[in-house]
Order: sequence, then structure tokens, then C-alpha cells
Amino acid sequence: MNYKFNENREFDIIAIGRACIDLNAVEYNRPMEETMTFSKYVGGSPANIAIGSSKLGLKAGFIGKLADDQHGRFIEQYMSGVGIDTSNMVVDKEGHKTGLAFTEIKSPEECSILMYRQDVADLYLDQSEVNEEYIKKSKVLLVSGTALSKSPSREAVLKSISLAKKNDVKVIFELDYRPYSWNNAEETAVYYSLVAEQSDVVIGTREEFDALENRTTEGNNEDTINYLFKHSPDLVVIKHGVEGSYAYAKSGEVFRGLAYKTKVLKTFGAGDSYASAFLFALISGKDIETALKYGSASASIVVSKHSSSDAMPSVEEIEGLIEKNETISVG
Ligand SMILES: Nc1ncnc2c1ncn2[C@@H]1O[C@H](COP(=O)(O)OP(=O)(O)O)[C@@H](O)[C@H]1O
Ligand SMILES: O=C(O)C[C@@H](O)[C@H](O)C(=O)COP(=O)(O)O
Repeated sequence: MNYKFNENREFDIIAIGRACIDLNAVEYNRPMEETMTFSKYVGGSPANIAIGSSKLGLKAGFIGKLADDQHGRFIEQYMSGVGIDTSNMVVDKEGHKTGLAFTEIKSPEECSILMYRQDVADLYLDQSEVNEEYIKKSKVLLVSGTALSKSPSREAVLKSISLAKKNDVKVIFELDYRPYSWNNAEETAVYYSLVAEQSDVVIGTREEFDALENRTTEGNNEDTINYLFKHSPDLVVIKHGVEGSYAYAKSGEVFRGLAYKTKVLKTFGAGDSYASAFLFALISGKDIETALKYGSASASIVVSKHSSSDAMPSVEEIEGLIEKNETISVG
């Protein structure tokens, strides 16, 4: 089964949200207290997804706000260097700083992220800085959940969604739930459900859908799709870590993607690499089942490497892994 996009567009995908810095532990398999060296990469979920899909060959653009400092300039240079259109990345003039994410790799299974996101430039994107002429040039608007956590970024994203819907641009909502960005779980559920109900495609982990539904215990995928298919979405992708992922189509078809065996270095980066390759495949006209394979293969490559953004694979690497067909059977 294929998913249809408006073919007549200059951009395949425009992402909105944060473009930040990841500082990844160079000495790993130890707690961060004992890590003395960190490597710098561009980070932030929607930036990672734009980078991954641009490296795979999609024409990508980005809407966001960068700090007027060395980090902001590094991000802009890296993103334009991988082919992303940065013309709608505005520079903050009020002294807000770039968001930082320090990563801790205690073991391949035990990784965490320490984020510095107080007063970060990306959350100051204003609705007046979202341009209809730009959005209408794309097949897809990719919205990241964290950008809904604070105003004025929240209103900028809500405006971008209504402009996308007005101009027949598919809205893809990557839940990207970072609990510490939010005041409380109820607030998250209000904005997540508001946006999910208006989106065409929703992608997230089981835990992220629980946040959307304001559940404190694990929900089930059937309940989630019964709820979302009463609204705009016609495709819902629910990820279950190493157990793989499911894509549910409103027409009733269900597809499963299995994870591929790999030597895991760290677990972060899985979600963003998955989304970029899944969307690349879908937008390139591949069927949903194949798109799940692309997402899973891309994630298994990135979890074996040190970064999230810089490690995004090529089409050849992804197809090579799919060809080998060494899947993980759990669950
Ligand atoms: N240990 C692993 N080995 C191989 N692939 C993995 C592993 N963990 C996750 N993946 C792949 O990455 C995808 C996304 O991972 P998941 O943990 O569900 O998302 P997120 O990183 O957003 O929390 C999974 O569907 C799976 O294909
Ligand atoms: O999203 C961020 O701000 C941090 C990311 O750049 C970091 O690489 C990461 O956590 C990616 O993890 P994922 O969401 O599991 O892909």
C-alpha cells in the first residue's frame, strides 16, 4: 500500500522546530561524571530528521530560530552543507541561547540525555516568522512535539499546521516527547491530542502515545488507532523499541517492521533516523511495508554509531542491511 502526496512541489519535506547541539560522550561505558570529553554535532529531533532525509536525497527545508552566536552559525552551516534550505531559519536578536544536549552512555542499554533548554532560541520562534509562501512549496510539513511545549513556538507551530492544511501539505506529527520541556502531563496531552487530531500521519513510541492520551499505565495500539482514526490521521506508526514497529492505515491494513541486528553503541538517535528513512521511502513512492524496513534499517545503523545527525546513513547502506535480512525476533 502506498501513501499519496501532492507531487507538484519544490520541497519534499519542511520541518519545523528545534535545531540544537548534541555533545556526545567521547569516553563511553561510564557515567557522565567520569566523562571528560564530548564531541559536538548538530542535534534536535526535527533537525536530525531533516538531515537524515536530505542525506537520503529528499529536498528538505527547515523553519526555526537560531541563536545569534557561534553555535547558531555552526548549525546553519552544517545544515546547509548537507543540502537543507535554511532560508526560513531566522536568527534570534534577543540574546537567547542554543539548546544543548549532553549524552551519557553508561552501557549500550543505559543511555540518558542531560538537556540545557532554559530560554533557548528555538522556543522563541514567533508566528509572524512562519511564512505561508514557504510552507505551500512542500509535500510535507514535519512537526515536532517539543516545539509545542512553550509559547511563542507553540503558536508558530499551530499556525504552520493550519497553513499546511489550507495548502494541501501533508502534516506529519513526530511526537518527540521530552517530559522536562512541559509543565505537566495534562498540558502535554491537551496540545498533543489537538495536533494529532489535525495531522495526516502520527509517529511515536508506545510511551509517547500514552503521553498523548494522558495515560499513566501502558495503553494498547487498538485503542489509539480507534481514537485517532475518528479524526484526520489516516496513517499511525507506533514504535516498540527493539521489538520493532507497526503502521496502521485507516483502510484497516496493519504492517509490522522488525528491528535489524546490530552492535548497539547507544540507543538515542534511533527515533530520528527511523523517521527520516521511513519518510524518505514513503515520499519516494515505496509501499508502507518497505518504508518500515527503511526506518528500521536506518535506526539500526545509527544506534551502532556515535552521533545521531552525522551518522545518518546512505540509501546504499540501508538497502544493504535490508538485503541481509538479519532481523531481531522478540515480542
Ligand atoms: N537495540 C536496537 N537494535 C536495533 N534496532 C533498534 C534498537 N532499538 C531500537 N531500534 C530501532 O529503532 C526504532 C525506533 O526505536 P524506539 O526506541 O522505538 O524509538 P525512540 O528512539 O524514538 O525512542 C525501532 O522501531 C527499531 O527498529
Ligand atoms: O532531540 C534532541 O534535542 C536530542 C537529539 O539530538 C539526540 O540526538 C537524541 O536524543 C536523539 O534521540 P531519538 O529521539 O531517540 O532519535
